[in-house]
Amino acid sequence: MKHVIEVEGLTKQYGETRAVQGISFTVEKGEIFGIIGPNGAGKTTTIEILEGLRKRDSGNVHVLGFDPGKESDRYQLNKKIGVQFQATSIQELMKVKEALNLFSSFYDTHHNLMDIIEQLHLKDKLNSYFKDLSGGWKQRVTLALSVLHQPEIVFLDEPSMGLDPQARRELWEVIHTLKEQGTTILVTTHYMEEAEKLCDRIAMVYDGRIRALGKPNVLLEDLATNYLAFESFDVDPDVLIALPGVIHVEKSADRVRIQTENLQRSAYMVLKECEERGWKVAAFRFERGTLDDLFVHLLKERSA
Ligand SMILES: Nc1ncnc2c1ncn2[C@@H]1O[C@H](COP(=O)(O)OP(=O)(O)OP(=O)(O)O)[C@@H](O)[C@H]1O
Repeated sequence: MKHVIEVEGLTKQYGETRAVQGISFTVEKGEIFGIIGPNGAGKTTTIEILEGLRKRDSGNVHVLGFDPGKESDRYQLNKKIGVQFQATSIQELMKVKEALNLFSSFYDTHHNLMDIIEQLHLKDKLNSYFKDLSGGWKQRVTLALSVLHQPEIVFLDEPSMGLDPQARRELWEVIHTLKEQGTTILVTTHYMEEAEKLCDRIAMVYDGRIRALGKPNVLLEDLATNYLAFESFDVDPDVLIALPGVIHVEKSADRVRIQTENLQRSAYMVLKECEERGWKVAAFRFERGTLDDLFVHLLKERSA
């Protein structure tokens, strides 16, 4: 089976709110696939329909060939997928090793418990109480609990929410380790940087619809957003926006970022203008567009 997840024309409405409005995508075995978008975009609704936790209104959904909307399929499916629980659903007064043993006892296959402890570097935390762990370690433990039965697909809903940058990076490493072992990962996030660094492919969702779908670097190349960035308290954005090829100028405090059609030409023109006007400029550089930029661009196109 090449596509381990197939979603076609998925919809879900809560009263008047059309949370998911005809989403279609497929996920291949061994991929890290990201559903990204801002709060309220429809990410949790989509992932929970795939997990069999919410009912869809219409559309076709297959996960490992099973329909999560069918009760008869869900029993089989639950053995093959891993769902990361919210940290709040674990008893605070439980030790890490107790939680691992308890959750292991739910499954027939728990022979890889020591491997998981090793991979997720949990050995030194086994005797810690869950309540005493930092956010990063709590996420690591909940991730360990979701993979105890060696699932083929792991679903992670906003796994790095609230983590500091270091803990987030460590979590990405753990997720990559799972991928290297052949696990497929479906992850939701509203951190664009996370999507770019972590995911093989992404679906950018807004208002219950997919606005862009593909490999992050390909989406960014297609957008061809180029930026000049530098530091200056002096520049007047109204002057720079009038220069040929300049599309957009952002300035906050001393940070200036200019979107342009032609980097080299605009760099020359901007520096010339600054020189002539006596504006001081520091840390001048070229920047590639980010997924944040792509997102802003898509929203602008939509409202145009
Ligand atoms: N159980 C529910 N009842 C009513 N409306 C809901 C329910 N769940 C979600 N919604 C609404 O559906 C829309 C999509 O919500 P959803 O939680 O799927 O988005 P999300 O992208 O995961 O956002 P967040 O990151 O804030 O959870 C939102 O407008 C939300 O308010």
